[in-house]
Amino acid sequence: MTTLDLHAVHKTYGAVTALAGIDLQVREGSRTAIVGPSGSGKTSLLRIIAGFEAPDAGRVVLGDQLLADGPAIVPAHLRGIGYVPQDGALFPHLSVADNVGFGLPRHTPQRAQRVDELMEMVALDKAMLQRRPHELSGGQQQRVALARALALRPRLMLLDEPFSALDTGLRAVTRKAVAQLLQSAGITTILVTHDQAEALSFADQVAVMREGRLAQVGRPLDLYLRPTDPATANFLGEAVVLPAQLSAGWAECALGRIAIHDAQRSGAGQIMLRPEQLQLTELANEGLGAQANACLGVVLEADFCGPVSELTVRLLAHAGTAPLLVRSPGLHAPAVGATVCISVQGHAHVFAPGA
Ligand SMILES: Nc1ncnc2c1ncn2[C@@H]1O[C@H](COP(=O)(O)OP(=O)(O)OP(=O)(O)O)[C@@H](O)[C@H]1O
Repeated sequence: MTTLDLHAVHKTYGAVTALAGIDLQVREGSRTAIVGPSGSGKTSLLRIIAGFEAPDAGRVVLGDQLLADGPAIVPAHLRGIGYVPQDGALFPHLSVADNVGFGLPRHTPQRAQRVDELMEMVALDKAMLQRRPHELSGGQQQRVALARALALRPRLMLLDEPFSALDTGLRAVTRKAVAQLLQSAGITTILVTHDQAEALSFADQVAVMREGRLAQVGRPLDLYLRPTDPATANFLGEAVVLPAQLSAGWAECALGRIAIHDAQRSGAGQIMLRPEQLQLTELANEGLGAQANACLGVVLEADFCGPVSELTVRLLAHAGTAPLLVRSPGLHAPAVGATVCISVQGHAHVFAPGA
């Protein structure tokens, strides 16, 4: 069942086209992440869904309620939509209790009870209720903002880069906790983020925006392994894109012969592999003669990133091919200058003609 349905949504600001016709469906109880480069229209789209802005044209439907039909809109406060902005936007002069309970009826016994429930939902200790926002950590402030948005039992939750101010460790922990919380509460959620890994791990549907349009919408794994074009491929992570000759389920390329899923494709094409599909075996010099094939390379650069090392490898037999990015286990990666044999795991993705 579809909860949110956007149809041909357009928005311009003066001469700038922020949204150039957005169609998007979000299923009830699901989590959608909207990613895209800066200025691609993510926040404009979220603000139109929230009701803070009106589209110039197009429709926004939530459940069976028409929220926007061009510039005619239902006001934000009547939509039943929760919104958590980037900085949490807590009221600095109010206590945690008053922030969380802000939208609830005052002076009722149920208010304090509901605030307690919400604190429990977002895993915050009730001892914090009388603190002010500046007496909390960044992650705790985000949880208070989430509790405040949950207080009114929203039909839809909008999260606008809510984790971006948190450091890496806290960010991952908070993201996971928020995803679990929203999932167990069955709340349909849309997250806007710059962070590809965050989008892929948080959502069950990812929408990639580019220049006011949706370049691709789908399940995280499908988008990662089968992006529609090289730009989308690169946006969702590092990609190795190579020209290839295709025939009968194989691609002949600078890395040799690689399996592809589409047995019908033939002729010239472009293939994509993710760096973790390439495996390196370090060769001793005397092994070179026996291993002489298209997949020999030399390590030009090695960046140690902890669990993995990112290596740049130049193919020996294809000086014209741009150096490849390969990920190797961090503690056992070949050193700069090492000669390596490159083997490919799994299938290559073939871009559609003209992508
Ligand atoms: N109120 C406004 N007035 C004029 N132009 C605007 C306004 N809001 C957004 N824009 C323009 O619309 C385009 C889309 O902006 P938007 O903020 O939606 O992008 P974004 O993808 O959220 O970017 P970022 O990731 O940097 O936040 C940009 O070119 C931006 O400059």
